[in-house]
Amino acid sequence: MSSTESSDSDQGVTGDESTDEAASDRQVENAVLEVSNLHKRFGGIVAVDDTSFSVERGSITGLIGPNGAGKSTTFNCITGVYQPDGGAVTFDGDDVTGWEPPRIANRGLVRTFQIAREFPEMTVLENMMLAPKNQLGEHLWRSVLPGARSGVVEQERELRDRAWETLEFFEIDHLAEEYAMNLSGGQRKLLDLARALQTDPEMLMLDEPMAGVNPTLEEKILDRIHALREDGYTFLIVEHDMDLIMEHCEHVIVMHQGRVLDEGAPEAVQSNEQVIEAYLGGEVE
Ligand SMILES: Nc1ncnc2c1ncn2[C@@H]1O[C@H](COP(=O)(O)OP(=O)(O)OP(=O)(O)O)[C@@H](O)[C@H]1O
Repeated sequence: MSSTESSDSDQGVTGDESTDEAASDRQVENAVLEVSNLHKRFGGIVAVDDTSFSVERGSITGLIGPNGAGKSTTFNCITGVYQPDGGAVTFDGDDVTGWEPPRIANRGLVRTFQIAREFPEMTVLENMMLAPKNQLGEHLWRSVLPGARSGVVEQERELRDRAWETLEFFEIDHLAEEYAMNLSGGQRKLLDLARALQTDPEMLMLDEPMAGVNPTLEEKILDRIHALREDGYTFLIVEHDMDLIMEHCEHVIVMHQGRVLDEGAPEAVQSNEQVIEAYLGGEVE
């Protein structure tokens, strides 16, 4: 089956051009994230080559591809870690191309990392308390001006309540007073997700959320992702475990050599010969 056929079976890809052109022509009525002609090179290496795709609001979308396909670079360009050399990223109607990572996170597009980035020498609860945006924080003037600290105290109480609620949601509240460095790999991933949620995101981009996670915790993480999706959150997930992506994502984007090779429903993408070849290391015609 050609890539065009597989894409057509999903959502309205038109024309007989395969790969990038077909992928970028996909019409997504309710896109929350739009990546248009994204380009990023490192010296002579073109890591992301004129890549375009959209992520539908409220979906769980998977981004897959063999090693070196350009997935992480794409993630980094979207979230402001790298400045793209060309193209545009639109999030929820705003052109966020080139924004600094904190600004993008404040806008509601939050990512987690392949290796969780919690503060190891702080407790789980302290890590949670640091995550939210727009905190009033402690300032010397707040302690001398009458009533100035009351807002801080009130906000701190709200943050703490919210942190507990989120820890309960991820079933790691029993670890609240544990130092983050003592958590298992899977528990760290849960904390990472919990921290991301503390920032009030609209969309979460997860970089290999299941790497190093045991099957029991994997099930819990997936269960929480689906529950959050039911609540209206959007997910874009990079994951090496193809079976997992195919089972849990409704839309899958496949990158190869910096480009979108195919995208569509999991069943269609899975049976695309070009995708199979790319994974087996063959040249894609
Ligand atoms: N900081 C960098 N400097 C130079 N080259 C880079 C850099 N980051 C990525 N690359 C190159 O860009 C290409 C795409 O890499 P990228 O990490 O985005 O792929 P990936 O699909 O995430 O791969 P993997 O699944 O192995 O993590 C590769 O050829 C890689 O060597």
